Amino acid sequence: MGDSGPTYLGLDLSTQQLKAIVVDDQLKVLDEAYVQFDNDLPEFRTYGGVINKKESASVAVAPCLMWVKALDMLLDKLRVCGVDFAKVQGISGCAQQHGTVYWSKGSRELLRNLSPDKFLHQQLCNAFATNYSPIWMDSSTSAECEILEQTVGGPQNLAQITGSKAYERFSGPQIAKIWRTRPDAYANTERISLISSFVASLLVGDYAPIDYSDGSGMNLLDIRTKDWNDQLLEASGPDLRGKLGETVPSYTNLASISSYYVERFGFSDQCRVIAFTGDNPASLIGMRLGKGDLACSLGTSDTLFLWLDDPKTLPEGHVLCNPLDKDAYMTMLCFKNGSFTRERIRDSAAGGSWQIFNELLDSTPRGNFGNIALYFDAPEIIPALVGDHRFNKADDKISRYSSKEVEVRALIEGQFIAKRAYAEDFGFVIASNSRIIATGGASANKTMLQVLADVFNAPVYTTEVANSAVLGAAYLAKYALHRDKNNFQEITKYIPEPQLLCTPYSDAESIYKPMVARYRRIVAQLLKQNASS
Ligand SMILES: O=C(CO)[C@@H](O)[C@H](O)CF
Repeated sequence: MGDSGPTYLGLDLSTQQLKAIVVDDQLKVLDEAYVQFDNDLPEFRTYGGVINKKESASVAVAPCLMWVKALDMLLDKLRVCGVDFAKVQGISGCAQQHGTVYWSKGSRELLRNLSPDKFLHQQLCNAFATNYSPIWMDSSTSAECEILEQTVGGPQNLAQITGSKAYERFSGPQIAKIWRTRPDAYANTERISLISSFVASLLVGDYAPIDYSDGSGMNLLDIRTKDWNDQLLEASGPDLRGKLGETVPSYTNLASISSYYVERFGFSDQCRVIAFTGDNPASLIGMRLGKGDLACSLGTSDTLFLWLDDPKTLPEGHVLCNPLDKDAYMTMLCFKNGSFTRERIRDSAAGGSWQIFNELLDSTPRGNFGNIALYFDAPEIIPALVGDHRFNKADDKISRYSSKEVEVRALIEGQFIAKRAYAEDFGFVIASNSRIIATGGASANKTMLQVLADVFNAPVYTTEVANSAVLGAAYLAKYALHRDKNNFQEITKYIPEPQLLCTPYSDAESIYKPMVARYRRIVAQLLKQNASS
């Protein structure tokens, strides 16, 4: 269909920015726009889209009104790009997972009666019981995690029910902390959204439901029944079921877009809003992950995920409901120290230049002369460690490396060796048909991806655009509207296959298989030292 055909809009509210992508009926990218929170909304004084509270490094929040303002700005940017909103047939989206938004009493009426003559943020400035939403980088809820695990008889049982043992960043512990520390705000809360369903609510002009996939990242949802677990709700806050509302499959066709967007931006009143989901489930969609593939998202946080037909209980990592098939699942492993850490070493070793960083990386041999290191700016999720830990070829812990080249390679090899160790723990087997599909900002760096291919001893592919989350959101919009006639493969058949970018060197397995074993020994030793200190 020429340029008169229907289009689909995908949104991604990530940590650092709000992104939009417009695709045509064959899912070809027509337009993209971004609102960078730090640069475009400096009045909110975020760093990387985040505010780390002074009193504690482990508290991480973001101003929800910043996200509201960003939506108006983003749609204005798309309009300036010449996007004809009247052709948008469906909108879906995704967002950073686990963060929670607390709508104050009466806000549903505000959403239902948005005036097209004013900005969203002018009308919603009093819509939130707390103006700062806890986000996934917060790790201040260890006490609440302990309570949730005790409620159901321990971490293994919690993982069996909800897909994960308790994690500080998960929404259940975060909601419980608000209830404990801000009882007034909790009492004044009419609805709690995830950040994904919060954005969908802005577009629908009413409270949008939480989807199964993003809801799996809360330590509250039973991933088999898809319903809230009442024991866990009671342990997280009174009347929580009423505040959370019902859950829906990620491909649910929610409603027509609010008249606010019809009158202010020219959307058709037939434009449908689809449920929003988490950024990682959306990436699984955007990469059209097949069974046997391993997806590696290299962004603010690094994330690995796989498609699963049946749920498993994992000691580490997460099992989520699958966004494309309500009876399937996906596994996910998150590493908090992703691009911020890579940028720190780029700044200290390569003067802030990726070109120099890559030259340094290319100038050292695979295996880095036996050096191996772990770098954690923030408390890492897996393993639960923080700080820099450098080791020489004799496994002696040292405070610094003599050369910048060694430091750069130690960072990248260390991050990828850790990923291989945990991917193998949750069942990934490197076979002849294995593919590593890389996405996220750093997947544009071929020098880094060569190390990824070597460490995993598997070919690395990349998808059409660096950020598959926002692409997956756009695919979800079309899939949701046409799934009754076509399956996902049919709907996405026009999309080019992921491109092969790097293949491993023949000596890679002989170098990195032993380094994975060394990594496990080093981490066990560091965790043991932590436990005894
Ligand atoms: O915490 C995470 C997933 O569990 C991260 O990938 C966030 O979704 C990043 F926004």
